[in-house]
Amino acid sequence: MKIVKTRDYDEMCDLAAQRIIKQVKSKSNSVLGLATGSTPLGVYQRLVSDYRQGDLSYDRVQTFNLDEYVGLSPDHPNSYCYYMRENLFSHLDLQPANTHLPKGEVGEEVCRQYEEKITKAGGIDLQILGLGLNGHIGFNEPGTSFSSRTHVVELDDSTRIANQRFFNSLDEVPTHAVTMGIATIMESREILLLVQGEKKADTLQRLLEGEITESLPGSVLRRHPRVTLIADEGALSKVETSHLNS
Ligand SMILES: N[C@@H]1[C@@H](O)[C@H](O)[C@@H](COP(=O)(O)O)O[C@@H]1O
Repeated sequence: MKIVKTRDYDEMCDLAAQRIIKQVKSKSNSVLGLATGSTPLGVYQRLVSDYRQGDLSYDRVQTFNLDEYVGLSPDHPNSYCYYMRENLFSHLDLQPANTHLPKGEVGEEVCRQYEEKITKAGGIDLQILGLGLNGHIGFNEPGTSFSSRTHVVELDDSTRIANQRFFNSLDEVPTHAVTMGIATIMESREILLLVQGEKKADTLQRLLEGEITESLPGSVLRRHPRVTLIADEGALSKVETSHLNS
């Protein structure tokens, strides 16, 4: 894993946005895997400002999001569909038919169709990932099999509490979500893992220095041949310096 340590959140977002822009410039029909949460917000803002300069078109780009809550309609302000529309999709010249999120519904068929769409698009060229406090990627909670594909998950209490900040109360946070599986994520040709802030320092230290284990889903990324971790000083504060230079 290539590790890039940044001074702060802004620098992390600058580097991540540059990597995505480079991807779309070099392949106009790129397939991007996208994440939600607080971490990628600054990256999306930079993509939008860059797009407004007028040099780059996303007309042929396809996007696949990692996950969606079960039970929230696409117009619900806390659905990931709404988040993506507000923060990215409506600001670029992406074709609506080329932006995909898993349907927030329980059912094997829904999950199978999502996998098929990714395959039909030719697979994901560049997947953006954040990291949950408990080490989850997408919504693959600790204990999820490394061979999992797109599936419905019951969210951990800790994840619902962590995401409560976006809702009025804990009761409103959905109990289930649909997420790309770990095997699905690992099939991406390249992965950009973004981690910000001291509160994730312990998780990131375990991810980089601990065992590769299903108890910490993000640790699987050490088996992927092309992962770049971009993290700020706070997030990397507990990682051995020798590790950073290797
Ligand atoms: N499902 C999302 C993940 O895709 C995201 O990476 C993670 C971290 O979120 P944040 O960036 O807000 O810390 O939690 C959420 O639950």
